[in-house]
Amino acid sequence: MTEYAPDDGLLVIDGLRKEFGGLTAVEDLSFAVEEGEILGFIGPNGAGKSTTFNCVTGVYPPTAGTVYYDGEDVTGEPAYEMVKRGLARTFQEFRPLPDRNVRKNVELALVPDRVLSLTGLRGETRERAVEICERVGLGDRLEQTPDELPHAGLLRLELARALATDPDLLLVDEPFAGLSNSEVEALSATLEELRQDGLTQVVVDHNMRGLLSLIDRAIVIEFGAKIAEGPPEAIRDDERVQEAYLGGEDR
Ligand SMILES: Nc1ncnc2c1ncn2[C@@H]1O[C@H](COP(=O)(O)OP(=O)(O)OP(=O)(O)O)[C@@H](O)[C@H]1O
Repeated sequence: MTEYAPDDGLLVIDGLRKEFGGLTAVEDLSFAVEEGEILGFIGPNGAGKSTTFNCVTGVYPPTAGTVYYDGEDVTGEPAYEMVKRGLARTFQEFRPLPDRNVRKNVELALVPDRVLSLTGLRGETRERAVEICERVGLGDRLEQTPDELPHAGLLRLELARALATDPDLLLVDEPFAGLSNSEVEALSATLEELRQDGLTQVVVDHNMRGLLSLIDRAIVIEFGAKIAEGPPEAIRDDERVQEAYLGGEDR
């Protein structure tokens, strides 16, 4: 059943279904990401969050359903096409190049055809990498190698790498895992600044720690289906959400 029109949001997911053999990981999931918002995409472990975004970012073709980006049907488009269209994501398990410094790691993530066509302008590539590092709070760590960064710094480097593709929409995967409360606050402030600069964001997480003060709205899924959608306070008080997390003391 069609619930959304192609231009109901920057990203629109309509009737998405993904099966792996006999297992249905995502079932008839529909939602829209509005331009300029920070949307929380929340669900317990195994709820289907990664599968949803793997279907959106071109890792897997969906079994059924439609994905629209910027008004166009992009269902099943490969990952590099989605990046070209302006969709980027961070990965929880990322591996920066260990023998390159922070600036170089970001330089190497800059859109390749742009870098190649600007070989005469290497200074510009460097400048752009430095600018991105500054945006994510790594301006004073440009010459450090990844192993010299604290965990929170590595997360910021992953954010910088994703920003290097110049996205309009960024999917941020569990950004607060392993961070202290003050680091969560500092990273939230960075994400909020990026939003002020026009970057729409979907923050994916299995718990709500740190999210409620950052997000405008949340979608909560369980067993591959949407169980709640709304502003953070309503989500927190929603009975189905509380049931889904029953016993989950990490809410
Ligand atoms: N490539 C795959 N092949 C088979 N089953 C898969 C595959 N990827 C995910 N699944 C299954 O699909 C379901 C949803 O998993 P998914 O990783 O999307 O959940 P999640 O919400 O991202 O969980 P987490 O918070 O633990 O990352 C799970 O039952 C998982 O075992």
